[in-house]
Amino acid sequence: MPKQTVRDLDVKGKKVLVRVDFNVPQTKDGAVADDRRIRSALPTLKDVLDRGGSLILVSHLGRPTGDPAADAPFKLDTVAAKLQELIGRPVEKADDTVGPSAKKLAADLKPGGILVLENVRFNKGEKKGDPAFAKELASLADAYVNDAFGTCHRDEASMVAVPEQFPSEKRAIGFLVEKELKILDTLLKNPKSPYVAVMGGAKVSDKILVMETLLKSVDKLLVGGAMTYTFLKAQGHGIGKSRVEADKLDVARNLLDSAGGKIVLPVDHLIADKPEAGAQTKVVDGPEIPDGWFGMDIGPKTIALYSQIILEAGTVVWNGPMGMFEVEAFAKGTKAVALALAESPGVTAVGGGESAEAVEKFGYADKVSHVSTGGGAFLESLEGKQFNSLKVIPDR
Ligand SMILES: Nc1ncnc2c1ncn2[C@@H]1O[C@H](COP(=O)(O)OP(=O)(O)OP(=O)(O)O)[C@@H](O)[C@H]1O
Ligand SMILES: O=C(O)[C@H](O)COP(=O)(O)O
Repeated sequence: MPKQTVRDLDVKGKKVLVRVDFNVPQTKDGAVADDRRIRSALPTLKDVLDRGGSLILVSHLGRPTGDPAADAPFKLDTVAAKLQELIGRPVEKADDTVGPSAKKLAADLKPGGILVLENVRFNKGEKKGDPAFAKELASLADAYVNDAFGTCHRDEASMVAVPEQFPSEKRAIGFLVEKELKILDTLLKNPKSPYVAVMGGAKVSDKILVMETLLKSVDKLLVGGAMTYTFLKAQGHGIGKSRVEADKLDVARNLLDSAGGKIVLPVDHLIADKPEAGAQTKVVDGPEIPDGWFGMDIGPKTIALYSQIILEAGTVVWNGPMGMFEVEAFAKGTKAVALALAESPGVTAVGGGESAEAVEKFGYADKVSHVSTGGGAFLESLEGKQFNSLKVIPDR
């Protein structure tokens, strides 16, 4: 059932509390390193403003510990400044979330105004889902919108207890969440075959559940990245010094056994004498990594094989890089998979922080059907989980 969206809300002259996910990567000096999550929220924000409403924006940034000195880099000032630049209107920033600064600025907010509250995780009540904290936060606004797809798998106050404070006709999802749910619906319920999943990244352990679930619906699951070596070791092959999860060999074996031949492992590898730039590299055919060497990327034959499968797919979902793509010498596989998705005529979705970053970095973000703003939220959605943050938003 489609959810009530921001377009169903009467926002004229109203203060709309929008929960956004502005948990963006930062540079060492605290600047916004990647503004994709902020840009992705703009359609919802502009809609409220264009229809005569004002915005009270709530987000977390990082995982604050409660120590004010250590948490200072998680203040939302640079994020608010970036939003002001992107939206082209003045943005005010409160020094707290529900304290005197937030209350005064929220009370004075005029139609067309934008207020960013301080990092919601600076409040103990947020993680605990505390109803008293939620009540205070909700009291600042007239309506609630969840446009924080990346946080939808969390039961924190601003995601669940806050919307519960509003009458059901005043709760909605934003356009970003609507778009993310639509593509997930296609992936989960209506994928055009052949349906291909591409799984990479560091750990099998992060992806077990999603792989188990995907194996029920995909035709092929292509494996890359460091997790390859856990699978190869589980099959009894030598993996040299490659990154491996030695305690997940049984899990990997069980996945291979239950996959009915759907799991495809790399047929060759780019290996290196050290896992860093400037390393000596070579390509090895077959599943054995020589002693003392590190498997760093899929090899050219695997690139050709995976690209072919992706180009012939009706639907592709990709999570996790094919190698240590941050180092240029180990980026070929990830780049080739990104290109294949961009050129595939099917529905192509990329989820997960690192793979999304790779698609952006290589310039293919506009050529795939969807780049999710979710990491954990995207994976858990693919696992078929139903989130409380969405259960509290009524169907239309
Ligand atoms: N062969 C390899 N050896 C060592 N590290 C690798 C290898 N392949 C990939 N990696 C590393 O794995 C990391 C990405 O793994 P991760 O599981 O976090 O990916 P992701 O699921 O796309 O990202 P996220 O968890 O942020 O959504 C990258 O930093 C990459 O360098
Ligand atoms: O980046 C994310 O996945 C979301 O913003 C959620 O952040 P969290 O993992 O710290 O809850």
